[in-house]
Amino acid sequence: MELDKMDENDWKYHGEGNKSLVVSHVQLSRVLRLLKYPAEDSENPPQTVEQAYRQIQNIVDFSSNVMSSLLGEKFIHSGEVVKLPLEFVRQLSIKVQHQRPAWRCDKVMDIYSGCALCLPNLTSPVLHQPTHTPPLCIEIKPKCGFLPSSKHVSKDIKTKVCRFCMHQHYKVANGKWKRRSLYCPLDLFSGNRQRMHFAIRHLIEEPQNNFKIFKGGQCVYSSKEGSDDSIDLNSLLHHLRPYFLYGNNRINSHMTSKAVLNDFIQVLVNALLSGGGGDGGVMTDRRGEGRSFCEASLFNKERIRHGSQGLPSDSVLFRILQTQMLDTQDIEGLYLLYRRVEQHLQDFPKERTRLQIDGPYNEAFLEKLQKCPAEDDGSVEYAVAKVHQYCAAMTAKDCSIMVALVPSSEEEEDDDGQRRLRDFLSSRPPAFSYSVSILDLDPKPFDSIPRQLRLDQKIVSCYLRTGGALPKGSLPPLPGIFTAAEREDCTLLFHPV
Ligand SMILES: O=P(O)(O)O[C@@H]1[C@@H](OP(=O)(O)O)[C@H](OP(=O)(O)O)[C@H](O)[C@H](OP(=O)(O)O)[C@H]1OP(=O)(O)O
Ligand SMILES: Nc1ncnc2c1ncn2[C@@H]1O[C@H](COP(=O)(O)OP(=O)(O)OP(=O)(O)O)[C@@H](O)[C@H]1O
Repeated sequence: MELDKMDENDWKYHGEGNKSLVVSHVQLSRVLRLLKYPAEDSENPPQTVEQAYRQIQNIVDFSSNVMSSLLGEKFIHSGEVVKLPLEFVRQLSIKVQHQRPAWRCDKVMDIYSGCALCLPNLTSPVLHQPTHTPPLCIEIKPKCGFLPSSKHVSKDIKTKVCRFCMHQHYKVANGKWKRRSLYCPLDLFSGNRQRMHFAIRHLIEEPQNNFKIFKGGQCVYSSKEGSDDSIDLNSLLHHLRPYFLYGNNRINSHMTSKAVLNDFIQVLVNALLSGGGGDGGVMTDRRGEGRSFCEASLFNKERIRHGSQGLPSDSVLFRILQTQMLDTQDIEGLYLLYRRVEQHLQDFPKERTRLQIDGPYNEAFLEKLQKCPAEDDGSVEYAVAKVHQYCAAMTAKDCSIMVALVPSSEEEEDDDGQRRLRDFLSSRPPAFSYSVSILDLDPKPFDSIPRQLRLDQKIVSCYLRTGGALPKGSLPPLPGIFTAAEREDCTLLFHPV
């Protein structure tokens, strides 16, 4: 990629979140992640080129020096800052505008700085060879996987119902989504295959911004944001079926929709429990039993048939959960420490740099975060370390996992170079090789903490007002694939993948 010869025709719209817009290269396995600004700022750049460059460099540094150590290097691709020609960025902005979802257009792409983050395209991994079946990539934004147990928690409901499940009521009440998702992160993070299967089913039923599927780099399944339409499971099945036909099914193309989805979910569960490409690690019981069930989850505890609890210690979910659990105080306790830091900075503004409130995210930052004393000694250093831990936990609560699946029989070769057809004809479900990555590891700003507290209060009070009493229409429809009985039924056939 030659930065001085950039052509907007080589790039296409790929996706966006709240803070950034992503374009992918039409041939190379690369994406550019560009900053977004509130639309009100579109006439005047809200920051200088140097500030924009620093903001993106901070993202790279935080990801490579801090989050990579907490989450495991093997999952992280931090990328590099690039400086693009302004004319290219302007043309790109015009080109992608009509593809952007309307509800994201309250922000505009940064066309002033020319700075962007260049990353590998995790939806078209290089292990894929173009002539073979395209890889399937599944993006999951799992959100927070534990219940707080801090003594600072003032509302008992927060220790029983998880943040995501409560937040769903708030989001529906405020019109962000039309229907409530029945996904519960505590089921996904449980390490119990039945519960994980149940959680993924609900992600498929109501993906919102928590679930997407890409095939050969194209998004083929996601929520139509703001739309009333139910998701198109038939189209999903059309995409998935060829990957899951085996044995006689290959020949007569017959496999029930339920079987296709079951196999798909099972492969995904296997990848999430794996060490990201290697063998499974040690099983670890990392939470008190009482903190691992959310009362709002529809999963029926009585139905657990396969005992395994806990996540393998080298799995992506384990590493994300451990990092999320750096939030030991809950926002209610943390806010008190935030106030201590804020007061100190009002008295001694120059201390902001020494305390690394806004970075730099280097080894010293990581050391302060990791070596935070267990007991509060009343110092500002303790409070800062706790705030830093909380912010890293917030990043882990907001990141996404990308699982890339490539059918093994397509990829593996025998010693003599012959492609193996064993899986093609076998009566077992096909094997996949997979790689697991984590994306969106941006640092959360110190100043976002008061907003966190306000949002927490709004979510809890909305849940206490409306929880469990939502009109039926706000529940996701049964889109014809999961019957009411199947919602309850968590039967899985365990076959090796
Ligand atoms: O606060 P939350 O839990 O709603 O998370 C926000 C996300 O909302 P979600 O609930 O996942 O739909 C929100 O996602 P959406 O814009 O809703 O897709 C952002 O990820 C936001 O992060 P940032 O402010 O852009 O750095 C997230 O904000 P942070 O709290 O992580 O800063
Ligand atoms: N390296 C990558 N490879 C492929 N796709 C990517 C990559 N990075 C981001 N994406 C896609 O672009 C979308 C938006 O990116 P990202 O989540 O980083 O944006 P964001 O604005 O930080 O999100 P948030 O709303 O969580 O703050 C992702 O959901 C994902 O589908």
